[in-house]
Amino acid sequence: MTSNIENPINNDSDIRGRAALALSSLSPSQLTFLQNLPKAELHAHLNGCIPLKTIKELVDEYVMEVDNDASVFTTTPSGSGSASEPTTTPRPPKHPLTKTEILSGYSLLEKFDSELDDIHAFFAPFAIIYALTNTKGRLRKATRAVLEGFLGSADGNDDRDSNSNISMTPPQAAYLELRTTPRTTSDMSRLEYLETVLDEVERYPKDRMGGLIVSLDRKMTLDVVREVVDLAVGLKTGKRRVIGLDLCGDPLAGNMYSPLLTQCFQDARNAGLGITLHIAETAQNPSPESIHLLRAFIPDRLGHATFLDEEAREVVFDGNGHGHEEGKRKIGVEVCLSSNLICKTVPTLEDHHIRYYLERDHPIAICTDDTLPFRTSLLAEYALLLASAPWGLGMSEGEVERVARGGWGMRFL
Ligand SMILES: CNc1ncnc2c1ncn2[C@@H]1O[C@H](COP(=O)(O)O)[C@@H](O)[C@H]1O
Repeated sequence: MTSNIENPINNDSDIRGRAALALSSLSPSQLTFLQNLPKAELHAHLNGCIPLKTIKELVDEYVMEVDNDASVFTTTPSGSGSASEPTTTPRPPKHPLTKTEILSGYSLLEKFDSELDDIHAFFAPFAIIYALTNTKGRLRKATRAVLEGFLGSADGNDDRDSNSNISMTPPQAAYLELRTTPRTTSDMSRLEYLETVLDEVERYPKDRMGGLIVSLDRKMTLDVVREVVDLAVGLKTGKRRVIGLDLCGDPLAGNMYSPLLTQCFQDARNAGLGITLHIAETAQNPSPESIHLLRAFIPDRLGHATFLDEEAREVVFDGNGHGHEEGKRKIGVEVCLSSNLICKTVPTLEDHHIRYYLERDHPIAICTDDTLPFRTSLLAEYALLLASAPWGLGMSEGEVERVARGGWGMRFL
């Protein structure tokens, strides 16, 4: 069943499926409670959270560029980018997808209707989104839209009721940590990609926009991993708002046992970056790999953590020594309900591992993951906690508040 309701927080994003049903089942007072609850969004991927309306604008810009540029389907010559880019680095084409491909890709994104065969099907649409965010201008625009979608405008001048001066569009999140994977494109080196995103991030005060988490894709070569970690550390040292390192991408890709990868995570940690890992996202992720990630990469937080076995869960509950001064500290779990349901890594909300962590009062953060493909919002994810069965878990307001407080305590600040 598909329902399509208007998001009371952000009219640009349409919310569908279970999250929409949970949201629309709430009473006005429950909705107000959720809106006013200080919520921290800690697991949101930039390119997965671009509002559909912005995607449409980017498609229009892309198509116009293709129409106006006779050389658009040629590869940009090597080394034509910034001075920081080695001249031998091959640059991808300026317009990697044809007009037809972009337009049909857009119509797929537009029609996307909460049905995926499995999690692997989820990664395909990023080829379209990545083509749209491959210039500084389009990336800047996408980043701004994502930040405004979660936090409202940087200057806090959102629509206000003229009598009460109360904001008509309270932000989704009171606090955000956004993550993204830096890419080399025809227009940007990885450094320029990160600088473009950071310019937008730093328009917000730090108590609202905590900072950027730099993502490593499991498919990256070790050379690229090293480059990205060095960039993240260098930017942090240079007082840019980089606060963490993430491991993401297709959950079954890559070799996680490389000593160089371990070294990179240690270097990031030593430089003061928080560590978060997508871990045990599918039933096929081997248990020894999860244990290795927990012990060698010393994460502060975990994304999904759906299929951890008992040994791994013990590390998560006991901590792995990452809170050096205070001794061991529990490893908080970033929970993305709609994402897991739509990717079918969890069969039903009732079977979701959130229950396991809730029963043990373990810190969790409710997060959206990718608002665009999962057609959700942070408010809607919280609605899945508060709404009564069959749409939600039927938690009390006190319990939901406790969860939000736990997530707040997991910030990389
Ligand atoms: C379903 N859950 C998930 N599991 C693993 N990786 C995910 C993900 N959702 C998103 N990404 C990762 O984030 C990238 C898009 O944002 P950025 O280009 O980084 O901004 C995707 O290409 C994928 O690598």
